[in-house]
Amino acid sequence: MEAMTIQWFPGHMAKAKREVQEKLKLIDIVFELVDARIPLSSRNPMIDEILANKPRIVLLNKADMADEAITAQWISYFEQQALHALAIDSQGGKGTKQIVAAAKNMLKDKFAKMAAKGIKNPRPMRALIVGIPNVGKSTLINRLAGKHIAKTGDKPGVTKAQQWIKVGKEMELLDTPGILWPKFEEEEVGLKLAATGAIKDAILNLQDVAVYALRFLNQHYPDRLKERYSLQEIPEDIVELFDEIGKRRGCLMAGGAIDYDKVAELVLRDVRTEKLGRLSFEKP
Ligand SMILES: Nc1nc2c(ncn2[C@@H]2O[C@H](COP(=O)(O)OP(=O)(O)OP(=O)(O)O)[C@@H](O)[C@H]2O)c(=O)[nH]1
Repeated sequence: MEAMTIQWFPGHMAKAKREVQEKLKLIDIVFELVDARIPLSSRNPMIDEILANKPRIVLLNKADMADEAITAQWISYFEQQALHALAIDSQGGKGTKQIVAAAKNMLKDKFAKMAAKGIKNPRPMRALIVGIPNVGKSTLINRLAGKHIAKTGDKPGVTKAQQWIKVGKEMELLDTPGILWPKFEEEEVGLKLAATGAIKDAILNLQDVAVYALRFLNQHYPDRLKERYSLQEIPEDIVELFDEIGKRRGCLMAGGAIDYDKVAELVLRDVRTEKLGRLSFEKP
């Protein structure tokens, strides 16, 4: 929904962790949602500890906005760490159909054991989506629920009312995802979260984020930068680059001086709306 508005104090983090761990008791499998453009920066730093040994699939969401070749590298990266990973676009739906099948495959031993014990009609698999704010948890829940957003009602014996959403016949999803905090320690992580729109513009200085984005583009996608802003050459000096973009796009203050905040806004809007193409800000 709205980019990161939650204030993460130690008490809130402990509470978020506790809430996710409570939910873990109810489910068979976790879908860890990350942003395909920044798969590491958009992960919760304590995720392994929080999820412990719960079966898990990493879902690289917003893959429609990420560089496809780099996303493929990330899938291998996670697989090497014995984590099954899928690239998905929750908004458009691409890749989301594979989720149930992947979960079923991961849980086949558990359900085979249940069948061996004589349970004829095994219950549906139960799943939980977790991820940092704005990563697409609600969008994925709606996507998986499809038209059948029929809730299955409370389960007896569960203290807090938990609603389950049916995903076909074989899976049920907790309707409230687990919201976890992002990494705060490294400045670059914050800049990446801001550049992709995961955290509110008010939190970091807009010009700092735009400087980061422009330097990144200059280094990794210089041709797109030139093309988008009709630049013959990319000035080495970042202020000059702001000036060039500002002049070409009419980001001027009264009197004609360059309006750097406007340039920053324009660049970030372009980055976040794919005007500069599909961008991956991290490589494995
Ligand atoms: N392009 C693209 N946009 C997506 C995708 N998934 C979600 N979005 C967009 O990302 C934004 C955040 O999505 P939400 O589903 O609200 O994210 P959330 O994780 O539930 O957010 P919180 O409620 O803050 O925890 C929305 O503008 C979505 O439309 C995706 O796969 N591709």
